[in-house]
Amino acid sequence: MIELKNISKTFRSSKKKTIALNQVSLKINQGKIFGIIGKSGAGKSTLIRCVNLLERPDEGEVWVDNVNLLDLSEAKLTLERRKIGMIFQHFNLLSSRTVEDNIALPLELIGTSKREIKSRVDELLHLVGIGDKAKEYPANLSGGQKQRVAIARALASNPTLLLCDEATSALDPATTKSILNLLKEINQKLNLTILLITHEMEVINRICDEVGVIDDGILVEHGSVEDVFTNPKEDITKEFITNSLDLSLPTFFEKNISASKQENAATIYKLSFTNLPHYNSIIEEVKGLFSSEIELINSRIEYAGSVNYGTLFIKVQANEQNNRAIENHFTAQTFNIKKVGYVGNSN
Ligand SMILES: Nc1ncnc2c1ncn2[C@@H]1O[C@H](COP(=O)(O)OP(=O)(O)OP(=O)(O)O)[C@@H](O)[C@H]1O
Repeated sequence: MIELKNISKTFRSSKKKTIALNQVSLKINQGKIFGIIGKSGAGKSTLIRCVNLLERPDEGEVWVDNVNLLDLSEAKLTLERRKIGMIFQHFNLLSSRTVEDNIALPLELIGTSKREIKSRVDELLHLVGIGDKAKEYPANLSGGQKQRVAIARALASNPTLLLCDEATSALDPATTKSILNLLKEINQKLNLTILLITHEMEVINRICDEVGVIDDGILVEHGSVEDVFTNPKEDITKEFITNSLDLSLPTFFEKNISASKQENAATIYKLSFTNLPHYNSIIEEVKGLFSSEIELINSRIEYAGSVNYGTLFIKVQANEQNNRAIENHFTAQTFNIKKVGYVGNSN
């Protein structure tokens, strides 16, 4: 089990002081995948680096399998760190070593015999699905293959915890999916605990059991992925959820939209929601109530476990009074509604 207790970290230079982490506490049970999401500069890297003490917190405790790493001597810390593997956004492979020699490196450093290294490396190459790449150099591999090598290297010393620092941020969507699938597979096969940091809700949704949202060095919200999607408490969490849908206004409307209302213009709204199984019937109800012309112009609905969340653009042909009533009605039904602009009646 991993437990962080009241971790704080401040960076100081002659000119300024940055509080990167402020009293962060979290617990991760063995075999779980915990994702930390936050914007750029929120403190994600500092937090994950505090878990293996690449960064030493100013305050707090870092418990890994019932040992507070901050209490250990350098020699003991080196031993405990073998239980913690880490992978990075840019893979950090040694370009002068072949794939098999990259994977072998941590085992060479702890004096494992050549025979043992050979058999462990073969096992790892197959586990991560690159059995045919043993003799290649990193320069001849795709990004996804490089990350597989990095995962194999991180697993070489049989860690109980894997730290993933934006591990899929440099990969295209299809490769991201395959690396996330691999992480999930390894998590299940080896009962490996995974702590990852990301700025993409899709990563959280796809493989995490639990999520923590970090903002300005503070862990503002955490819980099971399903609970947080069902009932996001913080605006930043709602923003991550709806932005993850990456839905934009169709080009035709984007070109014709204006910020000021001309006579008879229709209003374009962006609606978003989480956990509304009957979102469709709510829209139908609003149409009926206001006898307005409400046209759905783009939508995307996804699921986190059994919880749906979505973003929709609608075009409403109504007078100002009815527009306001429609806005109020959607808000009362827990939609988030934002006016995007106006388009002429002919559009
Ligand atoms: N070594 C350092 N010296 C000074 N300030 C630092 C240092 N490392 C991080 N910071 C500052 O601490 C804050 C948190 O940084 P951190 O890298 O943890 O954020 P992040 O969420 O990982 O951001 P990103 O997604 O952009 O990598 C930022 O304001 C950053 O500028």
